[in-house]
Amino acid sequence: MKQTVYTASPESQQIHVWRLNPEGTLTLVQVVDVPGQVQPMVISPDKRFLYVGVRPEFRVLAYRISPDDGALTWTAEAALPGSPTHISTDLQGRFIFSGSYNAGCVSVTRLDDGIPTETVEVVEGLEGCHSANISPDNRTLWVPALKQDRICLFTLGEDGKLAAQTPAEVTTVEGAGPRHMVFHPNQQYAYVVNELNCSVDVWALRDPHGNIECVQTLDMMPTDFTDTRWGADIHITPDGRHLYTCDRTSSLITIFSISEDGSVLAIEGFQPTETQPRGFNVDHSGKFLIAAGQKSHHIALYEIQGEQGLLEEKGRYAVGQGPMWVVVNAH
Ligand SMILES: O=C1O[C@H](COP(=O)(O)O)[C@@H](O)[C@H](O)[C@H]1O
Repeated sequence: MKQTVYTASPESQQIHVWRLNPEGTLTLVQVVDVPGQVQPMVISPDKRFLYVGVRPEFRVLAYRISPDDGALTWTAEAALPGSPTHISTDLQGRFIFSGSYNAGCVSVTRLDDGIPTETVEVVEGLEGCHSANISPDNRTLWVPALKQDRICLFTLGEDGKLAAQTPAEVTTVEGAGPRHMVFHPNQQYAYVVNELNCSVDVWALRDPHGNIECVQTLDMMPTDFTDTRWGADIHITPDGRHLYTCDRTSSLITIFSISEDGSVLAIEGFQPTETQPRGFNVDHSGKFLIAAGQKSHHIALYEIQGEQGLLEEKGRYAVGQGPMWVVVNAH
């Protein structure tokens, strides 16, 4: 398996393309100058395209991915209705979802053979909309609205329209600020990092009565932490054994183990990382984690070790200005 790491650095308007070597090093393949401040990124399910959200002219750009070395070639673009804070696709590669914190909306862009075309849906009134996440059955779009302490639930239609479900949302405790989320590979649980109180909620997707229910809430910070909480990202290993979150004030990654059935998290440790880690990701083998320091202008590569999933730093790399998003492709 070959793996390529893409990092987005909005202040220098660059994407860095890295080969991830099996021994735990990165080799620079390409630096792409992007026509705009590049922030969120996602790889198409068929691995042919990297989609990136840019500003101040709000667009999604599609770059074709070389199957040989992961290098990028600009291919197409489409306008977005608001500043893209987060982008993702459905699992069949038919639609791009863009969540906009500043515009308070989520939008759906149709993909035609991987090429972004027109906007087919915009749902407004989602204050602090911070991500859009399709469920493992490709049916439900989970959209955290950070400023409203709720996660809205929409059914994705064949035409890309979003229909509010019944119930239309689940709510967090007041002031939590739900931001990013991941699903367990067993498809039974979702884990949400809450930005403002730095907690992690475990959501059981369907209990025996068909309800979505919060079954655990954990503080992700060390017990002696007293500064402003500023959670950001969350990722899970492909085997569903380890979960990671990050906080930008302390520049810490919190390491969790996950129970066999996915229902219970336990903190295993804290890893100091690059300054102000806004984005990170885990590779497809579950062996490595790559974190971006928005203020250190470097990324760090860690090896995931042992039963606890602790992190050992293998190297750090300069990566333009203000890196804040990391995605990994396996090809
Ligand atoms: O994490 C955060 O994100 C929001 C939105 O970010 P943007 O890059 O889409 O403007 C930001 O305003 C907030 O302060 C920050 O904590």
